[in-house]
Amino acid sequence: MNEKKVIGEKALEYVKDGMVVGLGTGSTAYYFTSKLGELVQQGLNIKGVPTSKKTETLANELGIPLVSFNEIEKIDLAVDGADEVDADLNLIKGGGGALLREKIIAASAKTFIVIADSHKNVDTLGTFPLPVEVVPFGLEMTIKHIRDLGGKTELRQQQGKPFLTDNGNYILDTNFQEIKEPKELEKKLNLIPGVVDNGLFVGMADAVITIIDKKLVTVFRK
Ligand SMILES: O=C(CO)[C@H](O)[C@H](O)COP(=O)(O)O
Repeated sequence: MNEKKVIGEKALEYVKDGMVVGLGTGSTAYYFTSKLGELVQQGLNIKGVPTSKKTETLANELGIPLVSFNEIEKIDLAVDGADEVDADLNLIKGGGGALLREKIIAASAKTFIVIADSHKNVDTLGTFPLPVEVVPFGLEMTIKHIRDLGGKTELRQQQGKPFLTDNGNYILDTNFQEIKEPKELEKKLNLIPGVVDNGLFVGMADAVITIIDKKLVTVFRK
């Protein structure tokens, strides 16, 4: 079974005519957006808000009408992938480097649905290195502050150069081992000058569509 495709397409059930829809980034979100494009061609009337330049390009190719985030008052539904999901539906995101726009859009959505294949389900967050978006200025000092919190940082690279986010920032992939208190860590990281945001999404997901014991399930936040 192509889990990402099955899960991504399942999320289409939440899309209704007239909605403004946040379009996630990554290989699972790709299937959601692709199917959404098909439905738009068949007459579905929605507007998309992409979480990255990559998704914006995809949406344009598929003919999905986009709206500027600054011109709308609300997003009805956001659908996005995740790198890790715990039992409380807390997430690590940002494997694709789009965590900042993803978090802004998820936080503005009335409903935030996560689409995550079975490999993403964990007891405790932290095996996947936490992406932390930082401004290039003062990088070494920012790294020092993050290390003081117990994180081992690695500057994400692309083709031999630091990876640049859509916002012109760097990503520090940061290993904290087990993240027992994700909300605390999310806050502490974001208090460091130089940190723009981090990939912990705590208490944000309304539901996660995933595969458990080979069955497609939708788990709602308690
Ligand atoms: O947070 C993300 C991008 O910044 C993605 O949603 C996350 O990395 C999951 O990606 P995929 O669906 O390809 O496994």
